[in-house]
Amino acid sequence: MTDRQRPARRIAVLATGGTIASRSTPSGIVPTLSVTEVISDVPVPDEVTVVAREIMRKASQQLTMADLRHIQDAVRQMLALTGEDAIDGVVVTHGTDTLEETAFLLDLVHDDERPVVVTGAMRAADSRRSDGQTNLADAIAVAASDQARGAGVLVCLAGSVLAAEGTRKLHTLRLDTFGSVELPGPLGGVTDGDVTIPLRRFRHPPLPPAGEAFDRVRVDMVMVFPGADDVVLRACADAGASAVVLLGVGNGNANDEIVSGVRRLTRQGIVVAVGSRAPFGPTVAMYGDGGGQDLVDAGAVMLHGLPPTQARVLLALLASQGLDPAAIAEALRGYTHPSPGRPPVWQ
Ligand SMILES: NC(=O)C[C@H](N)C(=O)O
Repeated sequence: MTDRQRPARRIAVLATGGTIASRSTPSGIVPTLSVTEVISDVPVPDEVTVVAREIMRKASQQLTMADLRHIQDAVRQMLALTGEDAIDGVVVTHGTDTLEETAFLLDLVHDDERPVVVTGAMRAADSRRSDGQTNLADAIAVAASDQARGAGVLVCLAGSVLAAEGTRKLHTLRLDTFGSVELPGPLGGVTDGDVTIPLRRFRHPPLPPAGEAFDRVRVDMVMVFPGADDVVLRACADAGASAVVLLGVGNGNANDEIVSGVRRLTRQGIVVAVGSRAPFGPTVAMYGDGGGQDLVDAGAVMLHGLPPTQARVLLALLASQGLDPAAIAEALRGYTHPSPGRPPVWQ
């Protein structure tokens, strides 16, 4: 089909900052570009009208949970427009450092067939080989594509189209920094404006959107290392954490002192989820002697393949909606893989 034959599309571009909106300054790379500057010179197909809004102008390392909720609200407000203002798809431009968290929150609550595509850049806009314009043009093409309908929230960078769930930033500098930690990887790709999305990921029923309580709920992350003790776990409990994501060693292992600390937390009603320091592969209740089996016996939940950063967002959303610890743990198990009764990830 030629561009002329394609139906007209209104795509909202919501800018939040990040390197895609940044220039080099004497104090380092910082977001300085307005949304108009971010979209200027981005090639847009004839049938696409872009509606641009600036939600915030922040480096993603500065984002708070309240910011994530504001981005969620902005996307939902755009999708709620009707009549002549109605939108066919949304693109969110975002810093890449914490893009996986925002994209996953958007995906968890997305209750619409229309695509939401999150993109960013690894090189500043004033870099000679900046990737921002290509990534944004690709993301707009994906948001305008029928192939993206019903696919939930997608991440589009360096020509890859990935499901938000399971996607992680895997490299600190490479342009193709994002990868899916589940096989077979991306759902599809974009080449010179042509979108191909042959795969679909299993989608969970949408959760209620984050409300104000999400801004304040505390979910901590704690890493295991040789000689790790329970000091940080105690501090999490003292600070009022609702949940803790433990980054275990290997396939989700710890040591005796951490296991005791986890048992203390779960007995206090703090949900403990176990991911890994390793980027790929599931966490499993395989080892005793301070390992994953002991952590599960102490009341922890294995994340299997769900990235720890994304598990943290899910736990915050569930805790902010007033679920008790047992209900939070049960809901979390529905997102881990494999879990009883859950359909295969890929369809
Ligand atoms: N490439 C980037 O966007 C990294 C930047 N620090 C950010 O996340 O805002």
